[in-house]
Amino acid sequence: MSNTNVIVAGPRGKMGSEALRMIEKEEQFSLVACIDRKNAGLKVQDVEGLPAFDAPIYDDVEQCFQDVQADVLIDLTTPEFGYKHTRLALEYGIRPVVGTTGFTKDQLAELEDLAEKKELGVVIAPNFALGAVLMMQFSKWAAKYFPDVEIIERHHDQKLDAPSGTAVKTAELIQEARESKQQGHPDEKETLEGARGADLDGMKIHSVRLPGLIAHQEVVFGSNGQTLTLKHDSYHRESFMSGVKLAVEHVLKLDVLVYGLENLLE
Ligand SMILES: NC(=O)C1=CN([C@@H]2O[C@H](COP(=O)(O)OP(=O)(O)OC[C@H]3O[C@@H](n4cnc5c(N)ncnc54)[C@H](OP(=O)(O)O)[C@@H]3O)[C@@H](O)[C@H]2O)C=CC1
Ligand SMILES: O=C(O)C1=N[C@H](C(=O)O)C[C@H](O)C1
Repeated sequence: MSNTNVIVAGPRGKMGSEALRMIEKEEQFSLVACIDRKNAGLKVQDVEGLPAFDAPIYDDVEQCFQDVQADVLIDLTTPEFGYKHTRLALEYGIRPVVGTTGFTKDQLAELEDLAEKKELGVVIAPNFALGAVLMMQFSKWAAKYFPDVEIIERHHDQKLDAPSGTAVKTAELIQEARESKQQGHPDEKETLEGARGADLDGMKIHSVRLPGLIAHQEVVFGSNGQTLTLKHDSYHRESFMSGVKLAVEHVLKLDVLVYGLENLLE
């Protein structure tokens, strides 16, 4: 099995630290550096709570990409910095695997163009958990028969973006399967702003943020006399790691941007 050199951006984060543990278990992956806004100049092993990697930590992203021989960047940071890291990685010939959510449509389109120009693979996955990917696919299928649908996503209260990347992706997939439609009463009025949630092509998306939660979503379809609910729960961030691993393996063979893990599943 050939070796893949990986950089992780956001190693102290909830997802980044889980990704380091995954890399530690996978002998075909080598951690060659981390990008962190703290601890520059230290080794990963010197940071409390992180696994015993000898890899250096950089806060200067370009310096990192110049110094280190890397195949893949795994980005698990914030929408603002994740976008910058992804662009720069492509400029330096490194293939990005991006779990960071909250990129705009324009940013995704720009990254798609850049990947094509550079002939480099990129995987951007709003959700790396296989169960969530299936929930999204089943939702697309169900929307063909149940076009009235609302999405309720629930996350921990440290999450920066709302709605979640998964909820947006779910709505976009449903959009592909049903005719555009306005839901609810045509004359409905919110007496408290936001009561009906966000709107994507007539679909309402409700975002719950509470301590104790990790990542959960319900897609509720309604029809005459019945509802259908598709539900997925991530109870531990380990649930995302087989998807991250799959993305790192596949991105090496790609020369375009792929948005969504479903595109990598057989
Ligand atoms: N695709 C998927 O399956 C999943 C995606 N996510 C997404 O992944 C991202 C990270 O989530 P999560 O781990 O929960 O968030 P955390 O806040 O726990 O981690 C983010 C990390 O990024 C660091 N960071 C912020 N800015 C920079 C920067 N400029 N350079 C380097 N590091 C930086 C933060 O550092 P500091 O501590 O100093 O702020 C923090 O350690 C989010 O966008 C989230 O939505 C989450 C779960 C699953
Ligand atoms: O921030 C999180 O935690 C998660 N973010 C992703 C999203 O926005 O959909 C994936 C998962 O829901 C966890």
